[in-house]
Amino acid sequence: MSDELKRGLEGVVVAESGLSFIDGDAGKLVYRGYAIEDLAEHASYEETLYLLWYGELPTESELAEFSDSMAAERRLSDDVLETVRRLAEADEEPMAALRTVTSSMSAHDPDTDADPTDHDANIRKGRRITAKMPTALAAFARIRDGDEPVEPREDLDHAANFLYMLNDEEPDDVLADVFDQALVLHADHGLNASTFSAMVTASTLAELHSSVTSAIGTLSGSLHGGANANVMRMLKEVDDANQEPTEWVKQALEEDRRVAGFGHRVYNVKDPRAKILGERSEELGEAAGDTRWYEMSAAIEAYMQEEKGLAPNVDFYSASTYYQMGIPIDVYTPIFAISRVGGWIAHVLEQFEDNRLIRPRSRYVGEKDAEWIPIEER
Ligand SMILES: CC(=O)SCCNC(=O)CCNC(=O)[C@H](O)C(C)(C)COP(=O)(O)OP(=O)(O)OC[C@H]1O[C@@H](n2cnc3c(N)ncnc32)[C@H](O)[C@@H]1OP(=O)(O)O
Ligand SMILES: O=C([O-])CC(=O)C(=O)O
Repeated sequence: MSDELKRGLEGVVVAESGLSFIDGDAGKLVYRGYAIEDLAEHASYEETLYLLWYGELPTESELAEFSDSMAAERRLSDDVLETVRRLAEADEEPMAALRTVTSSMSAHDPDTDADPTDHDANIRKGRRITAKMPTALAAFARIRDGDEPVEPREDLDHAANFLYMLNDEEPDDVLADVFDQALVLHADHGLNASTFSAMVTASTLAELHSSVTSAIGTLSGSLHGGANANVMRMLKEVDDANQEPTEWVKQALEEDRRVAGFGHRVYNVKDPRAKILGERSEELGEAAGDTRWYEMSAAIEAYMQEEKGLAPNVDFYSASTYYQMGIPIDVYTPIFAISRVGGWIAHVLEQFEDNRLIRPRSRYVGEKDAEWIPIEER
């Protein structure tokens, strides 16, 4: 057995997957063979989920049936809504609230007692979890602002319904399309940390809600999904101080701080999702007659490339895109979660096709022959 240390498991291959392929040097991402650019332009989030979960693009009738079955699961039980209310009233942090609420959904899921590896039961549970998380998130965001939650509508698609529940107003086509694209872009990304977390949990034969709960916790950190909110906090700070964005970044680098939204474990070039979201951010700015958020972002991108050779990741331009859509900053990472849940579930389904307990080792560097010291002598 080799004792070679791979810190952060960098470059270690631990599974075979047919879900997403990343070429980190070419800046290429595909889901089940389809380029992310094509999916962003042509596929809805529901269609993308179908592709990930069932392995192929749906026909028109398959997509309609799948979308309807998701829409029918959007409503929360009274108990779950009560949990959302309590967490909002306690001013819980949104990712923590989403984690707790999603975990609590298992109490009301008719399939929680099924064998944890039962594929059909996992698809049904996956559909419920994916359909209900946006409802819980929108309700949480409204209640903490003193507003009443808005009931989901079955006649809207997944993306438009979320914006409707968040704002109590049907989004226009532009906003609904941009949001749907953002959901498609965030749906899967190989063995990123939160997906790996879901897989580790599933590998013990834990029930699906546990895998998703583990993954939400993992996504919340600032090195992973939490970076999107930090990007916007940085842009706001620069704007409030009327500072040159590059000055802010220069100072951060001098102080050895990380600049949120830059760098990636797999991409050595610009993340293809950041390219698409950058375009959306610019278009939203142009439509509003205020391109300041996009321009600040573009200036930081050029500076980071020049100074550090680091390119933006998906979290960089999602920030200004969501900001210009009027979405509260601390809801950005939970939005990542309501999309990525589709990928987490797809990887758990795949894991169960050929499961083996995931259990790496550490190299022990502590003492091995310590002599016991009675407590009164320590
Ligand atoms: C959806 C996602 O999860 S995408 C990632 C979202 N996270 C962020 O945007 C947070 C900022 N980025 C980072 O912290 C990192 O780039 C990570 C965590 C994404 C990847 O980290 P790793 O692959 O472990 O790279 P590592 O942390 O070893 O960094 C390599 C070098 O680049 C530097 N670096 C990497 N990212 C950044 C950054 N954003 N700002 C400043 N320096 C950075 C590191 O300081 C390090 O430099 P050094 O070798 O001189 O010490
Ligand atoms: O792949 C990663 O490590 C992080 C990432 O971009 C994602 O999860 O979308």
